[in-house]
Amino acid sequence: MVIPAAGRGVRLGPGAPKALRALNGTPMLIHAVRAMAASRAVSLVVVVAPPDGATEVKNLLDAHALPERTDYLVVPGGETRQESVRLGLDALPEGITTVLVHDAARPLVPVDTVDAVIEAVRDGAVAVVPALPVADTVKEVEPAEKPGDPEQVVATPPRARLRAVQTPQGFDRDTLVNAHATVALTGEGATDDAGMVEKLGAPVVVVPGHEEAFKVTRPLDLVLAEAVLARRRANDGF
Ligand SMILES: Nc1ccn([C@@H]2O[C@H](COP(=O)(O)OP(=O)(O)OP(=O)(O)O)[C@@H](O)[C@H]2O)c(=O)n1
Ligand SMILES: C[C@](O)(CO)[C@H](O)COP(=O)(O)O
Repeated sequence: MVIPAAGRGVRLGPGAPKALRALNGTPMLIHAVRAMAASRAVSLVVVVAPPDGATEVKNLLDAHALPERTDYLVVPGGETRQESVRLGLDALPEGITTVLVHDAARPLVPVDTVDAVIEAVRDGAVAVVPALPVADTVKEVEPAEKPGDPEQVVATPPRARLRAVQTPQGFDRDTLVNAHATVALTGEGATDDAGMVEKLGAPVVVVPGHEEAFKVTRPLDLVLAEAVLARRRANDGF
């Protein structure tokens, strides 16, 4: 599996690269790697590190306990998430046929969600995303021409048909590699890996996501993540 962890975390505010920032004293990346390694089906984790931070990330992984059955590799990432994922895919050894891609920024995904994605790929889907119904009404807008100008609403998609998509996303390896190669040639992008596969015209299947698989993006998300960890610790105590 591939964990893109090379982002800066601009929306989180100034500080270390997002994946290296601490949640309850442990780097977010370590939480994310442990969340993936909790699945018995995950045997190799390729961590895509900030371009100037591969050695630091390797040292971090060496210093934290991971299950013995899980190997890991660290490779430097790129300018965009898409490029970082492609660099991670390039590092996968021969023989792996199912690939998961998981944001380091989603450190708290439960193992049941990881296993549901893997099972759906093993059952024959070429691309699988965990997703949740959206709580807000979502509007499509015409972006403002200059900052401060009002945006014009152009449409309100029916909410019952919308899903908020999470990671890990699961793929048949050849399909995902082909999608990244093809989309890179066109210069187009997608904000998630399933979006790349959709551009090939291949089907993408949805399995239930989990509210604890949220992405740490803005400062309030750090507060929520630490609250989730505190609740887990309290529950473990009983
Ligand atoms: N060049 C990049 C950009 C993002 N990511 C990774 O992609 C995941 C999802 O990205 P996001 O949450 O947007 O992280 P950042 O790009 O760090 O956030 P921001 O846009 O606020 O800077 C994260 O685990 C991030 O480390 C990556 O590997 N390489
Ligand atoms: C991949 C993703 O987490 C699915 O919701 C999301 O698209 C990443 O977006 P970001 O802009 O890189 O945070």
